[in-house]
Amino acid sequence: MGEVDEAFIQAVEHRPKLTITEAEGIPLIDLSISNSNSIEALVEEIGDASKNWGFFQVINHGVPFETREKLELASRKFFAQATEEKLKVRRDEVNPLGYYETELTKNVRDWKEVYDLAVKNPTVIPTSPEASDNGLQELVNQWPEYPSELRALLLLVRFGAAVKHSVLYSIWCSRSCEVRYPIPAGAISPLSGYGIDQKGYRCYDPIAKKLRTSRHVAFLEHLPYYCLPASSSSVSKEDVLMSDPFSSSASSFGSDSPHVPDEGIESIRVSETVVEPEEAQPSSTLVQDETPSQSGPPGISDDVDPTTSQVEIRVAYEEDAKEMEKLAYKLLELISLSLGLPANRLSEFFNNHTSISRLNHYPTCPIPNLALGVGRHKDGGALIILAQDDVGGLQVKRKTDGEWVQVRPTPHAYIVNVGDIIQVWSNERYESVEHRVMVNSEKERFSMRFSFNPNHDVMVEPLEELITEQNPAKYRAYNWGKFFANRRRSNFKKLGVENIQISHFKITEE
Ligand SMILES: O=C(O)CCC(=O)C(=O)O
Ligand SMILES: [Fe+2]
Repeated sequence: MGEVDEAFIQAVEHRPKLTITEAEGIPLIDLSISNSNSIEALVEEIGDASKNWGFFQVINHGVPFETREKLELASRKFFAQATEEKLKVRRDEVNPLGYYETELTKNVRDWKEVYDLAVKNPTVIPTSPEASDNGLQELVNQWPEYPSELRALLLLVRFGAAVKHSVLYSIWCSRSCEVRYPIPAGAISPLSGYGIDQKGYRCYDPIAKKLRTSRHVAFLEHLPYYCLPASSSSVSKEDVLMSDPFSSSASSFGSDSPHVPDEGIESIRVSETVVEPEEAQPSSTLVQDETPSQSGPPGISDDVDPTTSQVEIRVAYEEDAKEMEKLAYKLLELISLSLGLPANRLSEFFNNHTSISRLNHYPTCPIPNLALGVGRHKDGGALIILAQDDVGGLQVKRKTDGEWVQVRPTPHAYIVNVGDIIQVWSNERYESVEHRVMVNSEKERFSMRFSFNPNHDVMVEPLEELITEQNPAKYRAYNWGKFFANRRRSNFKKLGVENIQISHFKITEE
């Protein structure tokens, strides 16, 4: 076992089998409505899957693939950072959002690191799980900061030092990163150039020693931009021009009217993603002629750069969260209909929802037979939507026989599961099913989980329409915000007891 901390070791009965028995997978549901796929048929499929599995995958869900891909790339970059950078946004007792690498599930440590973000920023939840405490707290997302070196650079730039190239760092952008390394001595401007005869900005990456053309560039608004004539193949320091690519004179490239630095260095604009790396041989001059960049899907196959940017992850996240929210409402309506309720029956619980997204990274593990990426658990929210990469590892406990079944990755699909809240609302017509994540020794894995959670003040209880004399309420009402605050808190203070569970509110039969 070498130097692996024993906190990761699962009890014998919970260790995963490394040979996975191929089994019938969870249902794959096409969300598109057509002549051959009526809404009634779809609702029935959703109902059956929720009842029999508690899990299903969806395709034709309406979320643009680029949105998900951008966030996945930003997530890879986030986790590829030095630990010291990630720890700067680590969650703590006050703010449970952010980076965390020592999570426990059922008191055993998970082989993973996570980055939690609230969909609504800020998100309001109770300050404490104590019933007597009426205090509320705002959860605020923690975004990666600019590295301090870059901050120093930005200040320098503001004070007009930008053209003293030898002291500069690059604001480099093919993957909208700020490069944190000193420019090699003698290299002339690493700053981005803007070409009118091609789509995109030209940026010199001093690490890869490549000139890149990209439209995926983070611009620091209110700062001067230094541009290079598009036609030149060799440019001297004096040719570097100051220009604002967003100003109306941007097309008249080479405008020498300087953009006056303004206050505020935090505000950033990101353009469309089109990445087209180009080889170049930088030496004492910057610009090599480039072939025009082509439109196309952003590539995520490039090596992940160990830098990340506040801008990139934030923009990618916020775009993705909007799409996830739309999909979550759609699924909620389908679930509502499948329970025989009006489509909007559950929406009122979500007008100020407390949904949380989690970016997961499961590094390769030397003891995949003894540890788990996430130990067996049920999800506490209402509906959970998960994007997994192509590595695989999620296992669902099959209701029919309790066997762990692998959820095989389906490109572009989302995995959906019914959480505890839907189990309670549906008075157990649907069940929140146990699942876990296996890790492996060869490939790291990434996933992104969106947990659709109601407003903090919602009292969760079986819906009255679903209660009858023969089928009385199986749960007492509980306050979602308090439940949530309890879960969040107990992640920090493990007292050797289990997290709060809906079973604590179960009405036991006499
Ligand atoms: O990464 C996965 O596949 C699932 C993670 C999960 O179940 C969770 O974070 O609750
Ligand atoms: Fe889960």
